[in-house]
Amino acid sequence: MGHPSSTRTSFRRLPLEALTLSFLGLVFLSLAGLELWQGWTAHGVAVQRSEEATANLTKSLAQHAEDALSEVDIALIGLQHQLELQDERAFQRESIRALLKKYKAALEQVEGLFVFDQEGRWLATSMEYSPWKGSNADRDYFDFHRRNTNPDLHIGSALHSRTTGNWVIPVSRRLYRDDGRFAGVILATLKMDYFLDFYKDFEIDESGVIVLAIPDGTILARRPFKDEYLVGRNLEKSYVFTTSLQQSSSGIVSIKAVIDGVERLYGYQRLEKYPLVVMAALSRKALLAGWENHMWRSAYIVLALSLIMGAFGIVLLRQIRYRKRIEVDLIEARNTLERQAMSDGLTGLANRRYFDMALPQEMKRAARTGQPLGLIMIDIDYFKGYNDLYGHPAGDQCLKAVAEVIQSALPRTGDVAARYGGEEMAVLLPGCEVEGALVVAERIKKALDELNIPHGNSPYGRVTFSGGVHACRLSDSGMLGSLELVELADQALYQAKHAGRNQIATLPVTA
Ligand SMILES: Nc1nc2c(ncn2[C@@H]2O[C@H](COP(=O)(O)OP(=O)(O)OP(=O)(O)O)[C@@H](O)[C@H]2O)c(=O)[nH]1
Repeated sequence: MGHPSSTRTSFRRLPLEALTLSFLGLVFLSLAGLELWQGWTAHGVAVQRSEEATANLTKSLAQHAEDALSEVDIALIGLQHQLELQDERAFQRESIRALLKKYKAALEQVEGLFVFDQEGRWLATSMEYSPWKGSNADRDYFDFHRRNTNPDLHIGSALHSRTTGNWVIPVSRRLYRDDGRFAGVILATLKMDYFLDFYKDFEIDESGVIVLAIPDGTILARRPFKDEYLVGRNLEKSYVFTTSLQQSSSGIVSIKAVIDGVERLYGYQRLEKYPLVVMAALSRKALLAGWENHMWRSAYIVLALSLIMGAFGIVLLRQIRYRKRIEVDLIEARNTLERQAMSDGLTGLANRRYFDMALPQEMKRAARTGQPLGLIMIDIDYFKGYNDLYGHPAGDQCLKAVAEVIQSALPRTGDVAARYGGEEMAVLLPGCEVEGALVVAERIKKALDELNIPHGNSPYGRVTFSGGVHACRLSDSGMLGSLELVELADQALYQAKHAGRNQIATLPVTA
């Protein structure tokens, strides 16, 4: 008696755990993948925005420097013209001085305006006090103009003003005599604070840098500012000066600074009209800080989601395992119940219910396969007498012993032994002709004889049985009904009883 449905169920459950794990893994991978993809895209956008911000800042710095220089240059050109018109011997000091003062008052970026003769002596100044009696011939800008006939505006290195002590940027032009010889210098000193104040207004990070320099790399102004940046510090070896500015007059490049070793995004621009370079450098770290914060935030969210999912997954897997265990228990219980419902409580053989179900199934199978189906009906002889003599419990034991004998005489798995009712048993033998069924019946009889269970109320002195054997085939049955098969086997059994019991009978073969 088999229950084929019980093994199939375990296969159905296995993939559920694997599926759950795969699903959770997939969700986790999707989240992580999405996060990476989003991070990568956002990084690209952040870099692009940083570059745009740096480029805009650089443009604005360049415009500011150019405007500041342009205004001063216009004043210097006007002065230069005025001075060159004047006779050297009739130098109108007061009128020039008044002019210098007017220019200074009009130009916020100017600290002072000066006129020097060919020896560097002060001829006029916008300052309130009388001209200094010394000479400025030692200044680099003076030396430059004395040596060079170049008429362009000259921008010199930042220096401490002799009059105010402040840091200033000297901007000068050469004065010419009629014959073109050197006549002196007009100088405007630009307040470094004018630039530093402007640079202060930009919202850049702590390690961000703004630089105003001349093309040889000399720094004129820098944010953040320290005196030492202007003394002995030169950017000539920095990548922007050695390479970038050689390739284009403006652009963006990401490099490590010479001065402090911090990696920055550099926007640089050489001014069109004046020998000046502006640079705005924003640290990469600060530029990408927003992106980085965003990434950390979403990484935490993904991590939290993954943890929640992991916890949920563990609970889910536990539930699945728990339910699986319950189902296995239920299946086992059901199988036991099924077995109990289908087996006889006393003998352990299949019961009548099972037999009634199995018989038509076997009949159908026999009809389908063309195989014969044998049936043995077994009835213990004088069993009432046995009960009367030995008692009912002993009768039960006797029934159990007979059942064991029957069961052990059936080595084929397809054979079904059932308690048909009371002391009557039935044995279904799929694939068995009458001859084969007779052999089996005789084997059972022999085994019971050998067991030799005493029976005082039987003429044979031991427990015996009578057997009726019949078999059917589709060909000869012409589709015999299951009841008819039992009936025919029963008739044979009746004959055996009638003929004196303790024997096996078959019905005579009808042509
Ligand atoms: N101990 C016990 N006896 C049972 C059981 N089922 C049926 N019987 C008895 O089996 C006996 C059957 O008696 P009968 O039908 O007269 O048949 P018999 O005495 O075997 O006589 P024959 O079959 O003609 O040889 C009855 O006394 C039933 O009570 C059972 O489960 N246990």
